[in-house]
Amino acid sequence: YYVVQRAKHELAIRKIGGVRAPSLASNPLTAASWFFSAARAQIRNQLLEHYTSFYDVATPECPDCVEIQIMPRERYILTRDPDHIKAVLTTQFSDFGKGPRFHDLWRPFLGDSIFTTDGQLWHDSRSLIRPMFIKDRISDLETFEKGVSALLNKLPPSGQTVDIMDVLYRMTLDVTTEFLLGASVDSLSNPQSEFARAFNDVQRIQMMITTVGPFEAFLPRRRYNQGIQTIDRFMMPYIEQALALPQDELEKLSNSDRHFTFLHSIARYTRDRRVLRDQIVAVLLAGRDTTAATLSWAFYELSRYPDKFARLRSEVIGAVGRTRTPTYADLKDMAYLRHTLNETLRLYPAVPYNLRSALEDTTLPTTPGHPPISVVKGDIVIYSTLAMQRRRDLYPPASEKFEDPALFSPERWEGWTPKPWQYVPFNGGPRICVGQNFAMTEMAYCMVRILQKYDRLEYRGDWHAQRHEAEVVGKPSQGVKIALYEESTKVVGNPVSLGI
Ligand code: HEM
Repeated sequence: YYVVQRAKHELAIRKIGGVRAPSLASNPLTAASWFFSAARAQIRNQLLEHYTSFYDVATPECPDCVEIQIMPRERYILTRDPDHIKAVLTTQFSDFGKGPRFHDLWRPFLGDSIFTTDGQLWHDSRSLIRPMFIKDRISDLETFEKGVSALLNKLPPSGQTVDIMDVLYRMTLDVTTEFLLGASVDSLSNPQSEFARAFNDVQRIQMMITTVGPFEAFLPRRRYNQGIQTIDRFMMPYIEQALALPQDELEKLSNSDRHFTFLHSIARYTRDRRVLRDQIVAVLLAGRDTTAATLSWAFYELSRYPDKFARLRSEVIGAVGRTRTPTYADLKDMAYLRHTLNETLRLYPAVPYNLRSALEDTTLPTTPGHPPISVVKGDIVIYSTLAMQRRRDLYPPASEKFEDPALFSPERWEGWTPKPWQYVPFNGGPRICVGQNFAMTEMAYCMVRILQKYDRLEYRGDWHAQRHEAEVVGKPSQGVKIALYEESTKVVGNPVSLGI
């Protein structure tokens, strides 16, 4: 059976007219050892180094793409090539999708939502969701103010250590639930919130289910199922409330900014409880950890560079002073703040590894003059924006104007624009992050409010222990322990410089 299936797959590769990518493993035995070493690297938070080392076997014709064949019809193509990312996300969009396997694995958690579907189902979800992300909705900053002021109240007195990552994760959960349902889970005040714990548990187990691939059936599901029940129990009363409103009431609400939520917005178009629940959980998943992790990395990097922190603060104070709440226009006008967030997302794109399944037989390009890589329907393409954005060869040589690309330097954005598809933290093409503007506004708002209050930052963690922990979202493995100083208090100690 194995030999026949393998021969069929081989034939399909030839029929497409291309070649295989350089091979990391070509049978179940070598592939198993590869899986084992990847799992070990992930547990040790060394996945980026491991992923980058794969390309040691690459060839000059195909320098940034390799493959692993596990079973005859189970092939993974791994890439950090911007042309491949472009092909998968836009130029050959219809050839690739989340695929049936991803859909089935994630269905208990995210149902048939925007995240798990392709084709018409995905398109319908996107149309349903998009109206809530137009500028007019996002420029209402009240929800962000509520979340950030609760966060500021939770920070300890000036100079005391806090894990800012922990409070940022709680704040973004509160802000996102407020935006979606009109009611915050209030995890800043109640860190042991049952919902927050269930949501974290389900995400962690879901990631494990996805990572272990063919062995997922052996994972226990009790905690996972219980977590999903807790999430649904929390959500259903809000959904029932929205459904109890007559259509004209919903339309009336949509014209007033206050009290109109994402749930109201989608309840105007569907009365299906399951659809409402699935889309809300999907957007919560997409919007919560991504912004919290990016803000955490931003504070981590700023704590290493007091001069950059001071420059950012002086931009903030110059624009809005020490107390005034910023407007949407204020946030858009702060260039150094934008460069700081761009630079953070360059070094730490929030979704570091992603995948697409081939929905048709297709190809991926190699260097000009060489045959393309054949991709057979069902093959999985794993692409890493993290590994791609860390490739030195995609940047200009380091100079006085352009800092070494391995280092954090918002200044580089003053005279440099990345080439298309070489910087895609929000992906691109038809499935580009629908919450990009929401995310940039929320993160900018949060940074401004914190920097208005504090004028110095000191890292209190262990520089050497900090690593990039890659689950669905990449976050600092050790949290981000810092001390924030209000004006007029003194700093102790000196930050150390160390690259990750
Ligand atoms: C730093 C912040 C964020 C980053 C870096 C980010 C990045 C991404 C990426 C890479 C994708 C593509 C995933 C895929 O197709 O496999 C995505 C999709 C998505 N994001 Fe974001 N995201 C961020 C924040 C947000 C926020 C705040 C929201 C909503 C409140 C959001 C909502 C979504 C949704 C709904 C999708 C699915 C789009 C689709 O499939 O059509 N994201 N995001």
